[in-house]
Amino acid sequence: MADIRLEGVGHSYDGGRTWALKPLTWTWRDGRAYALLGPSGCGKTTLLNIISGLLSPTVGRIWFGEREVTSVPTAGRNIAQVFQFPVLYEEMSVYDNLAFPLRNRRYPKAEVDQRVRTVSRLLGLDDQLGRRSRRLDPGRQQIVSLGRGLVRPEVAAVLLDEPLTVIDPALKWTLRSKLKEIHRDTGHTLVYVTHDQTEALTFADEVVVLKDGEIVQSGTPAELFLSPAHEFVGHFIGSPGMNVLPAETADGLVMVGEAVVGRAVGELPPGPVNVGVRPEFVRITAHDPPGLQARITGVDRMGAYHLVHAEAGGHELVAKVDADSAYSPGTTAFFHFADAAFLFRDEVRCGSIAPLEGRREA
Ligand SMILES: Nc1ncnc2c1ncn2[C@@H]1O[C@H](COP(=O)(O)OP(=O)(O)OP(=O)(O)O)[C@@H](O)[C@H]1O
Repeated sequence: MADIRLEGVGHSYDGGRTWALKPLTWTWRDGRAYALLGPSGCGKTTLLNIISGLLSPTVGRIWFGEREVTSVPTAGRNIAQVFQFPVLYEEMSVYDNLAFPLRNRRYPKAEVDQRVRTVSRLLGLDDQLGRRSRRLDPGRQQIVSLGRGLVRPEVAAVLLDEPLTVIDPALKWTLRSKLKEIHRDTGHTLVYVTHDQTEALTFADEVVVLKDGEIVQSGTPAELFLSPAHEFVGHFIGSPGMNVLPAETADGLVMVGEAVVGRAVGELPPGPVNVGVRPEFVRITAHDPPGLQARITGVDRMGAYHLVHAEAGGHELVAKVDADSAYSPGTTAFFHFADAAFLFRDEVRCGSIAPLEGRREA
């Protein structure tokens, strides 16, 4: 197959007043498993429907390899799409539903049978093949829809729009790993839309984060966690999300209120910035500044770790610490941000924070 390239593609549903998808240039690389992650209304479905041809973009051009498909209808794009709710022929058997996309394209009978049985085995449908689809519960029907999307070996891409919404939570995990297995087997390009970070991070080679119709960052799950390029990525990925504290930079130092929390790394003119640091990278000491002095407001004991909540200068922050640590609400402590702490201006990352070598006081 081939890469799918979007060139200045954008969409407005109201004649250009607002953009559901702001014009963007982006390549979906052949054979990769992508998660398209973002909150409700950020433009995920719009983007997916533009790739499949269900929606014609207001601006821009779409290429499948060297072939421009901007005005090619869905049927001519060779895309498989799986929606949030089951789409199947209710009067047909499960076997016939799975076979339909192959028979429709005149695959030889033996290959139809072999593909149907492979997909059915992977999705746990073997004992359902003879049943009429109408008789299945909605979760099973959705698994059949998933199978219909995955059964064809030669597709430009498989697009999945929140396909596990109606599936029982206990089954979701199994199905996600089956999807990965099928992906390895077929080498399809997969684009999997979700607003659930766990789903995105466990499924994808690459996660593309969409916000207000714009891609704000893409990368491996580890990159998004360790190196957020946008405040939104820091909030949306991770549990709890990244701490964000207003700060100033002056003379190469980063100040949160009166406290110097580190050295600014990056070409930063003085002025307001936000410090972003994940709870996992906040260290707490009882004394020994530099660090931000904060009052501990609560401790959540989560079993494997504790979440220490604190307040400094009217701002809340959280640290994720070992379960054997003992911090008490009402006491004060120093919170340090020297590891994996970043600076953001206008929500976009503009620098990072380094430790103050040799400096002992705030
Ligand atoms: N047919 C339509 N007509 C007008 N506006 C629309 C239409 N479809 C979507 N929108 C608007 O475009 C924006 C993006 O919607 P879209 O469905 O692409 O987002 P999404 O991220 O898929 O959301 P969800 O997760 O809720 O499905 C939203 O503001 C939505 O209200």
